[in-house]
Amino acid sequence: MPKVLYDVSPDGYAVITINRPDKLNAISLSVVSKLNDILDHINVESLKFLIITGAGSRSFCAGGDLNDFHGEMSADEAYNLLKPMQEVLYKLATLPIPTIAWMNGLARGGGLEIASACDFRFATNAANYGFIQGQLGISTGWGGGTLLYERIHPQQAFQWMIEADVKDVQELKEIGFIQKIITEETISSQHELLAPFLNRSFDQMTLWKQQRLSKMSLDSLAIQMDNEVKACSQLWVSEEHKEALKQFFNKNNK
Ligand SMILES: CC[C@H](C(=O)O)C(=O)SCCNC(=O)CCNC(=O)[C@H](O)C(C)(C)COP(=O)(O)OP(=O)(O)OC[C@H]1O[C@@H](n2cnc3c(N)ncnc32)[C@H](O)[C@@H]1OP(=O)(O)O
Repeated sequence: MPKVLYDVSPDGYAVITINRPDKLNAISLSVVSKLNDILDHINVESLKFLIITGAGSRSFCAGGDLNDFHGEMSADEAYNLLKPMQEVLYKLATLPIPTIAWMNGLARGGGLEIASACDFRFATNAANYGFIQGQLGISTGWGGGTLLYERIHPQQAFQWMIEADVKDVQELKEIGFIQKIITEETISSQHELLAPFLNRSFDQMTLWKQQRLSKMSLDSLAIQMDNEVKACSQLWVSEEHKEALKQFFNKNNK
């Protein structure tokens, strides 16, 4: 089965589905490459908006696949490992049509970075969500921390980075990270949430996204996201990160 699905609805939107439910939709290096390819070739002229979601009902995305994103390496090697997904998130964040993260299940680490790259976040009340990189001895490594500062109040973003805690949808709504709570996982069963997006014209949606992007300094965004990858790369070689990975693999008997 393909690890990333791309479907276009006759209603004028597309859906990217991370399709690794047995691994809680963790982002492997091949998923990074496929996401990049989709975003490089997406025909935005024929779409009103784009949704990104995860397969199954347990997880939106559990972050980077720790089988790919781990191992003894230098900071430069860590940078080269992390950089491609940061480029994917920059492309997603600057796509010229509105984007929705349909958070059908839990999200951890880079999964929240993917959600932060989207303009809107709709999340199921049956899961929880955490920028947990701080617990792993690292910081966000795909530019999602920079993007979080674009989505919620800087004080809240700063606190979440440091606390690195897991939050439920109520708290996420309170801090403005999510815009809607989805009570079922299937996109097709939630017409009322998508109606405002479906009922607008292609030109309106493009215009509003242009207006949104005009409020962001895209050159500065690219530099800040790249600096974030560099910073994470420096932490990648820390003893704390090595220990955190060892605990994950011991727990999962890898
Ligand atoms: C790479 C950097 C990036 C960034 O910040 O830029 C990051 O995303 S760093 C953060 C990476 N993500 C994590 O650390 C989360 C790791 N996963 C977990 O802590 C747990 O899986 C959890 C809490 C999400 C769910 O725990 P639960 O006990 O309910 O499930 P399992 O742990 O048994 O997981 C089921 C199945 O999925 C595999 N899995 C889960 N997460 C990952 C992952 N990130 N990478 C690879 N594989 C993952 C897990 O190994 C199990 O597979 P199985 O074959 O059944 O053992």
